[in-house]
Amino acid sequence: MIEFLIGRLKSFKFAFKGLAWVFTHEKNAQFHLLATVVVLGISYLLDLSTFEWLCIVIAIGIVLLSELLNTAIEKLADFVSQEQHPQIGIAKDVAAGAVLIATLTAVVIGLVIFTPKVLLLFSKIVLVN
Ligand SMILES: Nc1ncnc2c1ncn2[C@@H]1O[C@H](COP(=O)(O)OP(=O)(O)OP(=O)(O)O)[C@@H](O)[C@H]1O
Repeated sequence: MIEFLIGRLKSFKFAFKGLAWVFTHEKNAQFHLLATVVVLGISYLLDLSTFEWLCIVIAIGIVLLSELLNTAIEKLADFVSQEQHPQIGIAKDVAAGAVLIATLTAVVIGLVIFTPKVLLLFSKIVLVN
């Protein structure tokens, strides 16, 4: 049992090491992390419902997940072949496509949740003035 727990702790350590590496080395991941902080801040200010919070957390999760998997595939591809190869190109393009799909999904979720709230906020500001 103790050995199992130590094994799990080590896995967490490696996972955090991977996260720390990606967010200190990869510009795209840093951008997505910044976007995550901004979206969480806006969500807090706009006082979202539980369901809206869940949608935002899932949207953020799929973007960060796809970014991490994309980076892992890029690193493996670069290790397998430094040469130009059509199959490496396809693997990298497909991985980048996954990030694009995740990002577009998150943008749609963000627009659906934030647009009515922002419009309401503006209309209140206009009415007050
Ligand atoms: N070894 C290769 N063989 C064939 N095509 C490649 C190869 N490496 C990269 N490419 C092509 O160039 C594109 C960009 O690859 P690259 O590894 O520079 O990704 P990137 O998105 O610019 O990564 P980064 O996260 O470092 O900015 C790939 O999507 C692929 O189309």
